[in-house]
Amino acid sequence: MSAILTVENLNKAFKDKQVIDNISFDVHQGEIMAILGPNGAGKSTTIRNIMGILYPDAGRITFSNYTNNSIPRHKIGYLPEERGLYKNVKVMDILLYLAELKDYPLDQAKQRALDYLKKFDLEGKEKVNVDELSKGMGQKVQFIASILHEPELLILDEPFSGLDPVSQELFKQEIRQLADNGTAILLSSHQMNLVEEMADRLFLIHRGKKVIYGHMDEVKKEFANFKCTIHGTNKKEELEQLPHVQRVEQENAHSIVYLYKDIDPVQWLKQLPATLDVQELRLDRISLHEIFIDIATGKQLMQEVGEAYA
Ligand SMILES: Nc1ncnc2c1ncn2[C@@H]1O[C@H](COP(=O)(O)OP(=O)(O)OP(=O)(O)O)[C@@H](O)[C@H]1O
Repeated sequence: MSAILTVENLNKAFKDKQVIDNISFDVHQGEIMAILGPNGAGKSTTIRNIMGILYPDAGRITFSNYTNNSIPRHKIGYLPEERGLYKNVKVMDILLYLAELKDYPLDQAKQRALDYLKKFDLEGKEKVNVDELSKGMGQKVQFIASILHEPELLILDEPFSGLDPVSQELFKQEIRQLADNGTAILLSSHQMNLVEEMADRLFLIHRGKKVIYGHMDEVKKEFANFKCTIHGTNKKEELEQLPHVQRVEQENAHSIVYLYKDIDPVQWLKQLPATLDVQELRLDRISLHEIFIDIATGKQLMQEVGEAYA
């Protein structure tokens, strides 16, 4: 699929603080590309540069055949991190006004607005003032506003924050369906577990730098090492001496032994010493969520990820 948005060597500093450090990625037609990272990693700053709200210090942002001097706004949908629509105005009026700004035909916009309001459990709310809506309802209306004009590229900055689980599911389904119908989607989030099932590719950013960039399946294969959870009274140092152990986390009689990549799990289990106190034992792969936490808290795994993607 062709790239709708290309970001090349983007750099941005605020005063002397480098907030975005030479990052490059693209977003293809029909895919969900997730930009993930802990709070303050630089996700919103990246998006604001793409949207022309901020200007890059260096780098290039290209939309299909356009240059960054002329952002094709009518082809882009944008849900900013800051929520809030004009207050004293009715739901349908604001939706139609925003569609009109994008040169979208009004009849079509009205029909699509009614369909989407129904889909998002807001049927009959079209004449309600925006400031009478709950926070979640307002977020749904803002999401509808971002997709009403059938954008080619949809940029969603933390779309799930503040939503209840049912609404999160609705958003997830709708976002997936839009991608399946050909929309290019750039989705920013710090909620790895939510994004893990839905993104096709991901860009993991930390302190403004690329940490991981690739297809979700490949990233999982590359980084989802094994960990062994043992319930029993064992000395941390003894567990650390076992072969292929990257690190050990221990709390009372509960130990998690993180293993290096490419171990044979059966062979590893066979060589465990008989002196080990095992009341319960489990071997499973670490999740992307854990990789994310490791990176955010600066644990050792960060080095491994950095080496693999250097
Ligand atoms: N206008 C600004 N002036 C100065 N520093 C800023 C400005 N905007 C952002 N920053 C800084 O840039 C860094 C990245 O912020 P950004 O909002 O892009 O992070 P984020 O990944 O979107 O985080 P979050 O998940 O918390 O929204 C932070 O250290 C932030 O303090």
